[in-house]
Amino acid sequence: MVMELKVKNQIPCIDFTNDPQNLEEGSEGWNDLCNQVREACEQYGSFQVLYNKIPSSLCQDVFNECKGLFDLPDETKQKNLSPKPYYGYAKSDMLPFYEGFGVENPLLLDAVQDFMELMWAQGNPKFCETLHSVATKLHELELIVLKMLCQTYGVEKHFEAQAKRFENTFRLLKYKVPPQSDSVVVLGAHTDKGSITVLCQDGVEGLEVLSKEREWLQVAALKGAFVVFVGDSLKAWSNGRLYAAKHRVVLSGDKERFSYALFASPKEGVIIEVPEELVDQEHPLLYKPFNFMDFFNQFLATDLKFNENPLEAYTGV
Ligand SMILES: O=C(O)CCC(=O)C(=O)O
Ligand SMILES: [Fe+2]
Repeated sequence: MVMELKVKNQIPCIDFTNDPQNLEEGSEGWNDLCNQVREACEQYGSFQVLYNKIPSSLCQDVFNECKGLFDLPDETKQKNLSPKPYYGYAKSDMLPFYEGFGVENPLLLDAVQDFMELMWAQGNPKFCETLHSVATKLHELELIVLKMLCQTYGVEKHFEAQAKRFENTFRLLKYKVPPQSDSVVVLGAHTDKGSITVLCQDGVEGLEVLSKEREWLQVAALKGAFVVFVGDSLKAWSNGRLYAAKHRVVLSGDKERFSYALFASPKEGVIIEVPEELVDQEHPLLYKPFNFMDFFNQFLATDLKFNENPLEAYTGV
């Protein structure tokens, strides 16, 4: 049975918690969820998912701990560097209300520990454990979504190889309350450039997703829910079946907003190439093979970032 959980003017909300059996591959419930995930990713490029394998208390612990991180002195925060743009600490005059940290490879406890030791001389064992644990669980969710998509397209044989080509980055974000009382766009409209993003919100709303009808849909800050986004590179890999939705953050109240997300992106050197099973008469090849990091760097460094369809402009057939 396909359950219609879509509320008007909202991205779909898919319930993974109904029955534990539904997450058993091959069960009727699993197949039904696969279809819902595919439909959401094709039509909205995003969905909320109710998922109870990440305890709410653990999600909240990250929010509690990260306040102290954002309160550190600027010179300490700036030590969170990465050779890759947008993978480290970000704060700029262009985005005056936004601030973000990046923890690369958060599935490796040592990498999280290195980050903590950069920020605090003695490290921060509790935060380290919490962040690593949440990242590990968000990664499990990311892999479930990827597996479901591979299965519904009949390319499950590519799932393992595809997952191995991802690297994960954890980003912690804070949005300050703008002094103006009206709504302010604190993070501009963009598509995620990587493959899959799984995001956790702290209860303060503001995230909006642009529908295909060009209407901004507000994403409710639901408890126990995570937001999943399809990124440009997964859209390319699917030969355009999946949609990469623009999204932004708009603040209007008097509460600062925190969020964090696990971003899965193709590793350095990975070439995105549409599997031959996804090309046929009905679906002619839309994208030439391309090096993801080259696309990403070019996007950031050139006018490509102002293009409405950067992926198509860069590598469209
Ligand atoms: O903070 C949010 O809810 C959205 C963040 C986001 O879209 C991003 O970092 O790419
Ligand atoms: Fe995003």
